[in-house]
Amino acid sequence: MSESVCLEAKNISLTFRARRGFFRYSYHTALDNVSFDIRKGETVGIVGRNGCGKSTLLKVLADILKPDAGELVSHVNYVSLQSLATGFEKNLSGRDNAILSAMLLGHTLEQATAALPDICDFAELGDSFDEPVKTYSSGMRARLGFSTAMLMHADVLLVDETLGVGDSRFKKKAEAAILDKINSDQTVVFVSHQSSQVERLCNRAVWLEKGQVMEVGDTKTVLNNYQAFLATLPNPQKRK
Ligand SMILES: Nc1ncnc2c1ncn2[C@@H]1O[C@H](COP(=O)(O)OP(=O)(O)OP(=O)(O)O)[C@@H](O)[C@H]1O
Repeated sequence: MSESVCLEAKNISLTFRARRGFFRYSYHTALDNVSFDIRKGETVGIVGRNGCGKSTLLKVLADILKPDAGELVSHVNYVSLQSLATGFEKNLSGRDNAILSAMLLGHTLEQATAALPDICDFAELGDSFDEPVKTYSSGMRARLGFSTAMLMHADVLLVDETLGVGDSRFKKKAEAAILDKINSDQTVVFVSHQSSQVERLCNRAVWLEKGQVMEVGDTKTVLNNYQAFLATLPNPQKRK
């Protein structure tokens, strides 16, 4: 292994099972023998059509989903998924949820508590920070989720299309914060449907199709091949 590798996905496969009635299930293989690594300091873009497995892959990299086969080898302590408002305890306040999220990421209570003023400030929650999350609008939840993941230290930051978070003013602020991270030595894995964004921000790209890795490599080459593939599809609907 190279010194600079943070995460290694080794032959990862994952199949979802969904109930379709009494004793009837359907199976969907979301990831099929996926292998690649993430190196320290780089920004890796994950591209592919709707339903190809991008979000599932981020959840596996975050250790939220366990693969059925293969393994995730982590050489770092903190891998943070920039998720929007998922997993909040609705009866707890924004403050307590921020502490909980930070501790679930592996931070200590002291580290979480120290970051609270910045989280509240960035999320622009004001006094609502001490109100139960069940009283929040979806935008407030998104801002809390974004700010907590953004302001706690992460060795690898996994970003799932979050540049679309909140209203247009907060979106600009969120994008600027992510760009700051990307331009620092932060390691970032970034899922986006916008090829121009991936081309602008990423050093390398991973192209997924039907849960399989089609190509891993230099962003421009991978995006060119992905675009060429999309152009071969007959139905424009299938190109997304
Ligand atoms: N919890 C689940 N149970 C059953 N199937 C699931 C579940 N989560 C995802 N899937 C299926 O797995 C496949 C991959 O989903 P995933 O969300 O990873 O795709 P994606 O590439 O992120 O899609 P999009 O670009 O539309 O966001 C899809 O076919 C989806 O329907």
